[in-house]
Amino acid sequence: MNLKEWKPIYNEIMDDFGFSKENDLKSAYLLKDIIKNTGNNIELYNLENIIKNKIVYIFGAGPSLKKHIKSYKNIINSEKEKDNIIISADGATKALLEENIIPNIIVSDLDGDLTSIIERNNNGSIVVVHAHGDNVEAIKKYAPQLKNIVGSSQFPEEIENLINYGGFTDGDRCCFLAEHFNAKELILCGMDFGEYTTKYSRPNLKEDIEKADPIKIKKLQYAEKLINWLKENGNSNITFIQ
Ligand SMILES: Nc1ncnc2c1ncn2[C@@H]1O[C@H](COP(=O)(O)OP(=O)(O)OP(=O)(O)O)[C@@H](O)[C@H]1O
Ligand SMILES: Nc1nc2c(c(=O)[nH]1)N=C(CO)CN2
Ligand SMILES: [Mg+2]
Repeated sequence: MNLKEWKPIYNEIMDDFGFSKENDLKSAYLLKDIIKNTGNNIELYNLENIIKNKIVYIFGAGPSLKKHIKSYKNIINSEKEKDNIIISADGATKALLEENIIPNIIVSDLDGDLTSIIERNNNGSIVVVHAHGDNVEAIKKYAPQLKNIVGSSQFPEEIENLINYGGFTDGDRCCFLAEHFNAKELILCGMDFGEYTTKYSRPNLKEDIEKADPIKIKKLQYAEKLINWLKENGNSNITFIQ
């Protein structure tokens, strides 16, 4: 999705949630400056090399996540040629690591389980760090500590060193990223949307799966809508794992 297509969708989302566009821009500039000062970003051709022509498994943090990790393992064990990669959306990273599955790329606005993300980053996973108006403190604290990052913004303007291929939540932004770099196929796992979420998405839940709060439910509605947009308007073949 280009910025011209993203802008009206972005405006609708920001108005709907009452989020501040000004704060989004501030956060984006903060991340841009951190990248400039630390030089901890990687060139985008690295993402292209990882994603292009690959089968991309994208893991979200919905109630089916653990079941879908099992399905993924079965598929991988029965395949001879492994031309697939994994992109995990934020909180899903922890669940993957629990099952010894290593994401190649993590897409995060740094409100997931930071221990898992930092550990994986130290061991080679690229982190696409997303700046928005409500994660300024997390950007300040964690972005300088990470290496091999790609900066990301939702503000609908070109900003040096930051990508914006459309998308809102970490999960749907994984899909826009894979589409942008010409993945062969996208296979979605743990992407239930709906009204229930998991402790991987919300670490303070008492149960493994609970009814999501109204804001989360609305975020998930946009995530689903955006993925449907991609199905209709993108080039990628998008399916859900069984
Ligand atoms: N039922 C679900 N519960 C949680 N995540 C889901 C669900 N279905 C799909 N997902 C996708 O998995 C991703 C998991 O990311 P996570 O919830 O950790 O971060 P997030 O996008 O930053 O959300 P939030 O801003 O609510 O913390 C979501 O962004 C969403 O796109
Ligand atoms: N300003 C703002 N932007 C967001 C937010 C949020 O809470 N505030 N949450 C998102 C979901 O991952 C994505 N973008
Ligand atoms: Mg997040």
